[in-house]
Amino acid sequence: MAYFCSQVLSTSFFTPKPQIPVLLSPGVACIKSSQPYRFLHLKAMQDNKVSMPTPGDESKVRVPHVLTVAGSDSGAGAGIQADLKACAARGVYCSTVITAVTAQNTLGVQGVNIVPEDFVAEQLRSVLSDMSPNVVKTGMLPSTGIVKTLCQSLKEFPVQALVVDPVMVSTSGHTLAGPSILDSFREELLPMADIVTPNLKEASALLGGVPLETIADMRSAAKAIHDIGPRNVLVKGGDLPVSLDAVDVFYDGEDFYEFRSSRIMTPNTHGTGCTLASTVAAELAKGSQMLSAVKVAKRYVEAALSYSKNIAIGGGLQGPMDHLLKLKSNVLRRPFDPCDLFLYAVTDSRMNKKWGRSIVDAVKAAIEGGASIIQLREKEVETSDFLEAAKACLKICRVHGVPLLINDRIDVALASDADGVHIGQSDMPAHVARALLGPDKIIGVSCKTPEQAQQAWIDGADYIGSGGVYPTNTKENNKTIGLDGLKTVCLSSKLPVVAIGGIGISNAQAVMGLGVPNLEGVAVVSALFDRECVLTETRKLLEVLKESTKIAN
Ligand SMILES: Nc1ncnc2c1ncn2[C@@H]1O[C@H](COP(=O)(O)OP(=O)(O)OP(=O)(O)O)[C@@H](O)[C@H]1O
Ligand SMILES: Cc1ncc(CO)c(N)n1
Ligand SMILES: [Mg+2]
Repeated sequence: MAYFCSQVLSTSFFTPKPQIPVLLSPGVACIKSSQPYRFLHLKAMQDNKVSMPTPGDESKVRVPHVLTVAGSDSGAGAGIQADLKACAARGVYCSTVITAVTAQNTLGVQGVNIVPEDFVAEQLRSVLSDMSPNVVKTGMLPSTGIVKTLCQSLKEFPVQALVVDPVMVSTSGHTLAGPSILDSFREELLPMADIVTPNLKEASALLGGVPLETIADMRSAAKAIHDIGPRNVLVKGGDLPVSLDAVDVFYDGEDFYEFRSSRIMTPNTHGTGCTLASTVAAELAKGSQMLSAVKVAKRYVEAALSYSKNIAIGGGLQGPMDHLLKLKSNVLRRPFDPCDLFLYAVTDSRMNKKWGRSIVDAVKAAIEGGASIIQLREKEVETSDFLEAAKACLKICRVHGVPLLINDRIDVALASDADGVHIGQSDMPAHVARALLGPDKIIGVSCKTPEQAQQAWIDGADYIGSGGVYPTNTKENNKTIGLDGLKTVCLSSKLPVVAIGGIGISNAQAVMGLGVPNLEGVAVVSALFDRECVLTETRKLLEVLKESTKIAN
């Protein structure tokens, strides 16, 4: 549902007075300040895009846009590079005005080259005069001249919100912006800011060097910095003693809020501050109110730190975090190979119960016996137990490089990060499953007819399960299509096919002997799991299948 605030009262944004967010109607926030009213226009989001038609062309969609004015970090954990990645991860467009080029790595800062003030001004003009960013976020502003230039540009081209990360000293102790800029920060930039996000050292510097060690100190500092003029202050606690949680203190001129997350024990914290401020900016650009933007940003930093906890980049003390690791975990996953369908083991909770084994033990034994792919088909377990079992099986499958699919339950596949799903004709359509699971997960569809097989292809399935080839007790009221039906489905599709239904040691060769090139293997339930020893049965079936390929060749 789209809501538009048609008007943005822009020129008078930058006032130093407190504000109270008031929700006027869904999606439209009004912030009370010393001027009449200021609108942060909130818009509906679809696929992380704000549907904001450009005037005169209703078919075009403007994406939320953050302009970052910051320094380049050659190590790419902080600065401009962190801002670009954080905005990308949050689905927001990010343009860049570079104020300095730094030579940095995980050991520290080896050099700084400041971009001439008039060239910073030229970059600002290029972006602001044409591209209408919603929000400006600042990072390293290495000279008073650059601070003044920025303030001048913002007066000429006002934006909806200004996020100031008052970068001063790198974690390694290198000065990125010296004390000479403090006056221009206090007098010009901070009074224009919607939020300022100092870490402990920066908060201390802004207040003339007061020591800050505790959360109570952070509160006093937030209040004192608020008096300088920014509408909101977030004092970040990344540098609190490591024994303490990572607590940030937010002050909006009226109330204090503590944002607390457990401290993630990792050396990869370089760039957390830039990332936090960029994410706040990104959320504001999408239309969030300040408090929600800060909340989301804090959660995102925590998640990104946690994903990057163990990555090893560089030999120094403080590594970068990887903002897009979650995306990459799918991209880097071994791609689906049709050969995976060769010996496809499908679990069954009733059979496991009957033989007194857990799902995990059943899966372990099947893998050890040579199963090339596993599907968890658990019709009778509670969702929470299913999820736990899926996670446990996934660990085993990953170690052995065997894909794990979930039958029917897309929610369980998503929650466990399984490799994909297998769905039937009466489940969610495959194209909807694809939209939910993304491009990298495996989707298999049960098909009995060429029409269904064609639809599976159109819907973006990766393989077809076709059967029942023979009568089976595993599935009630399941029509048997026989070897002829299987062959018809195979010949009607480009997709790889796995045969299913009543297949075991005695008939696997007959199935594989059909000799259609896209028939990749057999899927079995009872022949493995309704037996005393899953391991032995899987081994035997593997031998039969190998034998059938020798005969075929
Ligand atoms: N180890 C950690 N675990 C969880 N959160 C952390 C950790 N370290 C920092 N944070 C969080 O990261 C955000 C950035 O805070 P921090 O104090 O590190 O900023 P910073 O010093 O400006 O960072 P940098 O200069 O490296 O970019 C805050 O929300 C803080 O609570
Ligand atoms: C360029 C740049 N900006 C900001 C920081 C603070 O993390 C850094 N280390 N380098
Ligand atoms: Mg910082």
